[in-house]
Amino acid sequence: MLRFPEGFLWGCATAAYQIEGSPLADGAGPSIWHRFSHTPGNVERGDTGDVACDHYRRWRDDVALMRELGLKAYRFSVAWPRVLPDGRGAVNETGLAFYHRLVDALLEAGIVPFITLYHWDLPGALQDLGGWANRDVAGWFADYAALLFDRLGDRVRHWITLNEPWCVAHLGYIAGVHAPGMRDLWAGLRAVHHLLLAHGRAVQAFRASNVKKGRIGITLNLAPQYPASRSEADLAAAQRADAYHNRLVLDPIFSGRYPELLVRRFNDAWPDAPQADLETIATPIDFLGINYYSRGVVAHAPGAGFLETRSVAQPGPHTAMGWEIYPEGLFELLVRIHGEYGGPTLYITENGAAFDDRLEPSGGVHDTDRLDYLRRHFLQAHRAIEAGVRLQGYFVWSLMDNFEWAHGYSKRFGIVYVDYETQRRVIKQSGHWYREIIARNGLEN
Ligand SMILES: N#[N+]C[C@@H]1[C@@H](O)[C@H](O)[C@@H](O)[C@@H]2O[C@H]12
Repeated sequence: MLRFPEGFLWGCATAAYQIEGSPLADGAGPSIWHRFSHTPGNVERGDTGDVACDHYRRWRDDVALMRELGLKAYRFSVAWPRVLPDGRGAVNETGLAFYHRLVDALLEAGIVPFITLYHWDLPGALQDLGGWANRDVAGWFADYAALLFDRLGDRVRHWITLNEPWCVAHLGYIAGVHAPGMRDLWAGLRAVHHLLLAHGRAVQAFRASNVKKGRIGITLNLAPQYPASRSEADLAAAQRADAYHNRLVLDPIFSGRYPELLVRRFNDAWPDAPQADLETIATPIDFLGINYYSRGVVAHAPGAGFLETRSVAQPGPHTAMGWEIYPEGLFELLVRIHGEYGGPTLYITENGAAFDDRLEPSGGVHDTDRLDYLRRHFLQAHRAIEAGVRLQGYFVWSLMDNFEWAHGYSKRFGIVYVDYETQRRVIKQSGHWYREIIARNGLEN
């Protein structure tokens, strides 16, 4: 039996727009994902977050489900436009009351709440002012964060400023496949800088707040990048991919500077980054959240986009997202972060997989592929802890099947199955297995 450290926080993660539904209820304002999903052609099958998992109304039963699973912690996000419908200014007390109730219910169930301040649902009113491409957003975000620290900080000790700033900027402003659906490298690079600046401003607001014994961090999607061959060209391509996918956010947060390789490569498109900004971005944090799903394998591709790299498909196996299942990448990533970025306290804030789950006539969901995926990644996490990595918790993505962004409801990541017709929840085989892992705080190797 491989045991995890005493007090290891086993949990699940979700995000507001993906599970809550009722996006405009009780005075909430529209987010950029409400607008994006309601724009034809953006989301598979025209799916939207209008109902999702109806968590805004079913939250009490969902907390009971978390208690049944024996979760030690639960990571969720606050919908900024539910609390500040215009993104700034007047507070929507009814919207805020939803999160008060949820936090109280989690604490009553003995579940540690981890709040993500921003999980992609920017108030539409702020997008109308340029969104993350407008430098003023850093101040608006810091004010929003300060409001939540003040209102929920007496009961919530663990805070995450941003979820995956790289995805927000790259997918939303450069690739255009996520909200707000822009394809503008200049805006995208400024969005990266303003996201990180907003993170730093929020950390400073946290330090100035009255949150007692609180801890704050950020969640980054990180994927180790491997060369497709040992050729000099592919090795250099992997370095470029690592700089863009990983070091673009890691280096400013931990070292107060952007990778020189990128500054040179993007040349005139690179945003101004005054030293004062970089110092704010590097305001010390208490932990780093890592979202790990898979790795990248890249080759040199002359003239292919701004990185001149191409992804090289691997034999697999793969998840329903087409992502290679590569558990060793988690170990390699954790040990690298530990060694290169000062041995920070780490949480896996997301790890999980989509598979084509079926609700059997018997009423069960035998998702043995997801169970095996999780088991192999838990083993790598344990291996990293044995190697000295200060990993203190693991949040499975996700608690329940939910709105998978541009894929709509076609991809199921949950350890709990959601029948969207009836909103019935069914704990999958992986969920029953995870409950045992949590109870024993370990697994068989
Ligand atoms: N795709 N995918 C699954 C999962 C997504 O559902 C989360 O919202 C993101 O934080 C991260 O991308 C990971």
